[in-house]
Amino acid sequence: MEKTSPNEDADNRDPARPARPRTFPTREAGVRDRQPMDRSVDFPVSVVLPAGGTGERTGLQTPKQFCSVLGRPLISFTIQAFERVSWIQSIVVVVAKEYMDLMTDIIQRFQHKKVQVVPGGKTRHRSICNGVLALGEATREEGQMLAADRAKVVIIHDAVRPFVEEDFLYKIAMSAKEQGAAGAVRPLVSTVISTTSEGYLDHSLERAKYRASEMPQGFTYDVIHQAYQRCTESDFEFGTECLHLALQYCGTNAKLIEGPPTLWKVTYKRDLAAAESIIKETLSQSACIITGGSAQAVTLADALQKAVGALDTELDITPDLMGDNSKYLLEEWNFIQISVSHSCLSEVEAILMDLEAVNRALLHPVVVIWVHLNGLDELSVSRKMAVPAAIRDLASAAKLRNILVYGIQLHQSADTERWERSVLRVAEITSTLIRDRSPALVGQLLQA
Ligand SMILES: Nc1ccn([C@@H]2O[C@H](COP(=O)(O)OP(=O)(O)OP(=O)(O)O)[C@@H](O)[C@H]2O)c(=O)n1
Ligand SMILES: O=P(O)(O)OC[C@@H](O)[C@@H](O)[C@@H](O)CO
Repeated sequence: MEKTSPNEDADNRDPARPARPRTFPTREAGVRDRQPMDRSVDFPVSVVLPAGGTGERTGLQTPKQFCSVLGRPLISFTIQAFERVSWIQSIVVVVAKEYMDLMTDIIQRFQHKKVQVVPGGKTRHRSICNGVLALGEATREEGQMLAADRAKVVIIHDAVRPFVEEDFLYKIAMSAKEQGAAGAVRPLVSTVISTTSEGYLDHSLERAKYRASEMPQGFTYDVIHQAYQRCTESDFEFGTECLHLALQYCGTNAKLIEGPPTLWKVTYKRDLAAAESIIKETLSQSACIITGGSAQAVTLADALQKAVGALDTELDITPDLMGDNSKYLLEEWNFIQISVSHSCLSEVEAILMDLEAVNRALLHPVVVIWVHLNGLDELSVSRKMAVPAAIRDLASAAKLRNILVYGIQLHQSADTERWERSVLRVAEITSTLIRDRSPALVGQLLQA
């Protein structure tokens, strides 16, 4: 069913399939968005992202926080998850001195806001402490350390935990404000045992009584600042738990809040692949078919919508991306342009210009698939030959702007069965291209 505006499909959609809640990948990496929340937080909240580690356990040369995920450093996804939260005032990223220039470049390249970079330390606690001190200095630079600022909440979150949602951050911030400290916990997956010096089992802990301490954690500024003022060199050198410092040195017992499974930390190389897969899955859940209004294109779009729907990608159909329909440019990550008979790529070029005008591909790769429906009349050989080269050239230029352009050619057929097989092939190819976002197939004109 073609619609004139993205909001109209709810009542025209097939009653068997409930209207898709218009949720889109948040700007948080790989986390399905709920509607943006209008939480009001009446106290200042800042964030410290420790990112000064070497990522030894990945076995990679590049520290994991700077490793590329879908063409973007992992840390950029985490920063994004925080900068999109309106009630967070500032973010301090703590990186090793030798990576401060790289971190500054990342901030500029991905247009991150509210971010300050400070040098890390030899251990995680030293890095976090540097971040907390920087928050204090920032406030002092703006004049006196105001009482309100002393009451502010500091959220501490490992920079290699990219999947964090606003509503959980809100819970942590509110609990930290009330209790002085709050932390995320998750059920243990493995049982914890202690071993003898000879390497034998000494005893095992009753797993149900224990939790894994995760991130984010929240503290009032005073508590975490005081904890780091009072802790020992041994804490700095060997400790891994900020909640412990709050209890040990400030008598502040943290409120523990069970967090979602998305809070996991990228630790090993395989975790980077897992993170990329989660983000791809989130980006590929919906797509928009642009028909240009032609009856043949609408027929094909309707057939595709039914076929691809079965492949678990929600498809919306629109005649264009103008007026109300321009909303898709800010909401979708995948576009399918159907061109009937004529083989020029002008409609694809128009989409690319529209996407560029809104800087849509800054943070995530956008997929544009050109479905070229050949009429029953044969294309002239010369025009047929020109098409693959044209899409290849257009796609290689678009790829530089993080837009992945693919082509699918199918031929009109009077034979219903043959036509249905072609449509199914287009649906399968489309789903795969959207899901995999493979750079290798960019610019190819695939035959359905
Ligand atoms: N001196 C350090 C060590 C760690 N971290 C940060 O603390 C977070 C969690 O630590 P972890 O996962 O252990 O990171 P690494 O220490 O880099 O990993 P590894 O132990 O494998 O070297 C990471 O964002 C890491 O960059 C930090 O800011 N400063
Ligand atoms: O120990 P690592 O440096 O790998 O990671 C830090 C984690 O231990 C830490 O983020 C949570 O356990 C909460 O304290």
